[in-house]
Amino acid sequence: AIKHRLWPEIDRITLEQLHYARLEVGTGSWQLFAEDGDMRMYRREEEADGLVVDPLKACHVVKGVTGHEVCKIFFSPEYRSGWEATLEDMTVVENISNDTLVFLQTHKRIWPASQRDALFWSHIRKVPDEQDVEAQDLWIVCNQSTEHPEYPANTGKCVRIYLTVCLVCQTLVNPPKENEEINREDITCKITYCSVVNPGGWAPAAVLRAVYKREYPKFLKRFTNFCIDQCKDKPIEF
Ligand SMILES: O=S(=O)(CCO)c1ccc(-c2ccc(C3CCCC3)c([C@@H]3C[C@@H]3c3ccccn3)c2)cc1
Repeated sequence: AIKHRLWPEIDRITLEQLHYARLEVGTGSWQLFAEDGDMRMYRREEEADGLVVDPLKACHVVKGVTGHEVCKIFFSPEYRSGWEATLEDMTVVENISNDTLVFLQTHKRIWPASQRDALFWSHIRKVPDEQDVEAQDLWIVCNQSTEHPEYPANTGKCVRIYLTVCLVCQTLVNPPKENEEINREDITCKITYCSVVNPGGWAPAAVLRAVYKREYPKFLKRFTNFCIDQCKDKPIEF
């Protein structure tokens, strides 16, 4: 198949983000800022030309769903309005392939910051886990801001944000008894969510950090609950 002009970038950034997600939080100056059950949220306080661009890393363990199911829900446009509470509008502006889309999203205005939009490619991929042969394969979704001639930044009401996001999922199977088939009680999904969001235009550091502190835990909790709900009555998809 012919590869898209973005393919080298998509491949490079997806693999870079996979490596970054798999680094233990022990390394580097990660600061735990939220905990909820098995969910741990870490951030690093970083600024780029006076703008808060705090990298975020969230680790979560969710029972009853596979990494493939979680990544598919995160990647697919048809589910997004069900879990992305801050979404105001979403368009797929380019269908690069069945595993790569380009999205234009406008997010609800979070007072007092002005409204934001994001234009990004999104790529889903299964990655053989060469380190741990027992474990199932890993699944990753990588979202990376990109340009598009028809959707220039900051021409309308929205300030364009710049994001790099990855969701890396590993499925763990608790082997059932002899010749019993695997059911959802036997599966667990280890989730790592990483994001770096440059808010684009200026927003007060204290305001942004308060938004991040409030919104990210809500977002991951809502997303994972949505996945459990979506999958519970369906056959397991490994
Ligand atoms: O994981 S994704 O790719 C899922 C696809 O939708 C994604 C996640 C988060 C964002 C996002 C966009 C704007 C803003 C802010 C910046 C200034 C004012 C609004 C934020 C801030 C961090 C807070 C936030 C965090 C989580 C959810 C919503 N809000 C986040 C975009 C995409």
